[in-house]
Amino acid sequence: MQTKTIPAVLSIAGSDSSGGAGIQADIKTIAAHRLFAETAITALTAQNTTGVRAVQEATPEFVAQQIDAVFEDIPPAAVKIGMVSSATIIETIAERLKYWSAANIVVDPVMVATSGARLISEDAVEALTERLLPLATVITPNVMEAEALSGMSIESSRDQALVAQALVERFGCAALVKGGHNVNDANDVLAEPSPGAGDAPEVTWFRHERVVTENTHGTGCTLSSAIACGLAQGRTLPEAIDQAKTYLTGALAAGLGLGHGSGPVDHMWAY
Ligand SMILES: Nc1ncnc2c1ncn2[C@@H]1O[C@H](COP(=O)(O)OP(=O)(O)O)[C@@H](O)[C@H]1O
Ligand SMILES: Cc1ncc(COP(=O)(O)O)c(N)n1
Repeated sequence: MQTKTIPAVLSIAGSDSSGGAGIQADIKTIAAHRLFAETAITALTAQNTTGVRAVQEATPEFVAQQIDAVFEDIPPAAVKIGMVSSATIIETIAERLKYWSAANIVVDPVMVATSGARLISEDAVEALTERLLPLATVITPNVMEAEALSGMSIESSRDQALVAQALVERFGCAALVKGGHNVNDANDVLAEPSPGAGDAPEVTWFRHERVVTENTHGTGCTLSSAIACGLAQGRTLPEAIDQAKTYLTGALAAGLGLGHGSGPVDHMWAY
C-alpha cells in the first residue's frame, strides 16, 4: 500500500477529564484540521463544566520523556503549550524544546480556568515569563492574563492593543490579546515584532461575530491549538489566526449544550 504523511502538531498541556478544554480540546481541534495530534501531558485534572476538583501534576522528568519520545520519532511541525502549573515543569519544557530546535511554538499562558480555578502556581509565573515566553512564536493571553504579564490594565480596545505591543517589546514574540471577556465583542488584537529596528510592533485586529452563549469552556485552548494547526500547514501567523477564529466561531455557533456549567464547544462542527 502507498503511504502518505500529514503534519503533526504537539500539545503540551493538562488533561481535562470532561473533555472540553486542555489536551482533549487540542486533540479534537487538531483532528478536525486533518492533522496528526501528539501530546505531552503536564497534569491530570479532575474537572467538569462546573469547576476543577483536583490536580495531579506529572513529574518534570516524565514530561521530558514524553517530549523526547515525540521528537525522536514523529517531529511536530508546530507545538502548542497550555496548562503548565509549576516552575520546574516550565523549565524542563523550555530546555527540551530548545534541545529539539522546535519551531512554530504557540503559548497559551493559562492562569485561571473559565470556571475560576487557578491552574498555575505563583512562582511558576516568573519561570513562564523568563524561560518559555521568549521561545514562543506567539502568545495568546486573555485580558486578565495580558494584564498580569504586562502589569498594565485594559479598559478599552486602545489599551488592548497597547498591552499587546508592550508584550512584544518585553518578550520578543508576537502577542495576541484575546477579547473574549469583553461583553460586546469577540475581537482579538495581534502585535508582531516590526521588521524595522526601533519601529513600534505592528498591530492587526481580528474582528469576529460574538456568539451569544454561556458555553465557552475551552475556547482559549481551542483557539491556540487551531493557530498551531495553521502554522503547521504553512500559513503566516495572521492567516493562521484568521482561520483559527473562523473555526472557533463555528464551534461556538454550533450551539452544543452539554453539562451543568459553562459547557464545551462543538469541535467537530464542520463534519
Ligand atoms: N461568545 C463568544 N463568541 C465568539 N467568540 C468568543 C466568545 N467568547 C470567547 N470568544 C473567542 O474565544 C477565544 C478565547 O477567548 P477568551 O475567552 O478571551 O480566552 P480564554 O478562554 O483564554 O479565557 C478568543 O478568540 C475570543 O475572541
Ligand atoms: C486542563 C485545562 N487546561 C486549560 C484550561 C483552561 O480552559 P478555559 O479557560 O477555556 O476553561 C482548563 N480549564 N483545563
